[in-house]
Amino acid sequence: MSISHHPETVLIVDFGSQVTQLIARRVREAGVYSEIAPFQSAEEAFRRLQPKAIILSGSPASTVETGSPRAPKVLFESGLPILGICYGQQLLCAQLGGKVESSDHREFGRAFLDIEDSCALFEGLWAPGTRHQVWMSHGDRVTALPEGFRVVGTSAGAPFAAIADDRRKYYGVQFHPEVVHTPDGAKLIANFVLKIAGLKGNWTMAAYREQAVEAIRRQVGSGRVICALSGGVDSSVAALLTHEAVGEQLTCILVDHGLMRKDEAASVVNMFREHYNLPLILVDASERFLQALDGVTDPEVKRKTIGRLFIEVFEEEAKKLGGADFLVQGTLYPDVIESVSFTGGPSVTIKSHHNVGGLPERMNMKLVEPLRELFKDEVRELGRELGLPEHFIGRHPFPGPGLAIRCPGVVTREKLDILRQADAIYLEEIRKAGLYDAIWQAFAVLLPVQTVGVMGDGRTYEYVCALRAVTSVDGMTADFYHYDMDFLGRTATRIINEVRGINRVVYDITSKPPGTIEWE
Ligand SMILES: Nc1ncnc2c1ncn2[C@@H]1O[C@H](COP(=O)(O)OP(=O)(O)OP(=O)(O)O)[C@@H](O)[C@H]1O
Ligand SMILES: O=c1[nH]c(=O)c2[nH+]cn([C@@H]3O[C@H](COP(=O)(O)O)[C@@H](O)[C@H]3O)c2[nH]1
Ligand SMILES: NC(=O)CC[C@H](N)C(=O)O
Ligand SMILES: [Mg+2]
Repeated sequence: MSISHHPETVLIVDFGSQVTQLIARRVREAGVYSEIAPFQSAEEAFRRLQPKAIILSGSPASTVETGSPRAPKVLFESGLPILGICYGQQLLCAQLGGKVESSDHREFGRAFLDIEDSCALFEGLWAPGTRHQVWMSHGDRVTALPEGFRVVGTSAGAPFAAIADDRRKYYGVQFHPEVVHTPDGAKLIANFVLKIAGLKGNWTMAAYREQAVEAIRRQVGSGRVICALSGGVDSSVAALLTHEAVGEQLTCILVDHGLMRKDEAASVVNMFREHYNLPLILVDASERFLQALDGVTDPEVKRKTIGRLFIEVFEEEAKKLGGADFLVQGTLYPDVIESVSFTGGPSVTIKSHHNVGGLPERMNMKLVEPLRELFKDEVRELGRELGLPEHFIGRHPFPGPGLAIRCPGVVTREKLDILRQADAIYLEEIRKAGLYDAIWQAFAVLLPVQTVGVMGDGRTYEYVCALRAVTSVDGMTADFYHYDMDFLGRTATRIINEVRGINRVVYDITSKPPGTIEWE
């Protein structure tokens, strides 16, 4: 769903980079509204949005290959400032008369940029003669510049690592200013939109709220709406926005799929009925979900089964309400990028988040997803804007497929009960130690492995429980949380002593990448 027209929009043309959304995010952080359009529909988006500046993203494609994507001509005829990033820079050169070649000097990860000349992009940031850390990920490189361009920065693998045509306000960088590993990258993007494009930078989350509410009203009209409400931050914010937009037309539905944590369904219902005046229906569908998952071990099959059942339940409930035309979900950008290729193009599917790639192909209701372009921390900011209490905003995320994806292998009631107890103890210990807010997400996983132990002089042969805790900003990348060993020891002892069925506890020290946060 796209937000209403904004007077100062930056159009980001996506060529399939995994980090395109980070560009949008950096532009938003600079106080400027932006929208992403896949390259195939960039021309249409350009006409619709009437942007004030354009950014061309990176891509897994190579400009030297025939048939690789190009930016539509109208962008170059528009007279607007353009920033090309990585593939975007290579495109500027390929399409404006320069040259790009595949090279042996590939650069992946940390690299250093030597500033050769002053440039509006670097203003107040990088002076000529200085060297700065940037993040690179490329095999091709520019070898000849189009007319009007000059080199302003070089790196070991890229003699044209930063280029500028000041007259046309065209700029290109081989590195990625949108990722945090280019420490000054956000400021560089701010320079492009504020100083070079001359935009005001007065766009805020309050404005997003207004635009989102307006967009929901336009989309929904006088239709009936149901909201899939999990009690997580995302769907709660989506529900409140929708309620603000269409009031009485909205009914929220919480599905207890039998894969919730301990006491979760009841506490969510209490919270919403106490704190908010939102009509909420709790549906107990645990029998149905667990039956459908019987014997299923493949993670993608689990996700798709759950996604399909969610929709079936929503459709049935909608029917009981006399029909609904729209389904609101708290889908975020990371759900989208990991599930499906944003461009319909070449970025790969990591896992099917139940609410995106896990959705059935045919659905009666149209989706309303007001948070689809945002990252978790931005949703939290929006939640504050909507007056959600801080303890609520700080809740760790919990995936829609719930404990099913924390039970690798077959999911049974018995295993779920064991996992629920271990998870509750783990989170209780985290809270007691005052660590909850320092950790982005923490949970227990019940492994489909039994090991031998000795308890009370007897032999045991029981499950292994893995503990996971990560720090992250947006869930896209994460590091494992560095507990002290006493904490881990204490928690493991409690779990083994108190939970029948677990006789061994391990701690997961994998970051993302290469791991994902969840185990399935
Ligand atoms: N048990 C559930 N009942 C109804 N809807 C659900 C349930 N679980 C998930 N959903 C829907 O799926 C969406 C995606 O789930 P997800 O876990 O990403 O978001 P969330 O639960 O709202 O927030 P959080 O990420 O903080 O847990 C939710 O926003 C919600 O619309
Ligand atoms: O609603 C959801 N439906 C899903 O299918 C799903 N899969 C993962 N997650 C959550 O997304 C974040 C990133 O998880 P991964 O690193 O495992 O992909 C983490 O916060 C995960 O808990 C999901 N949320
Ligand atoms: N990250 C990118 O945009 C890479 C562009 C191109 N595929 C290259 O390897 O150079
Ligand atoms: Mg959730």
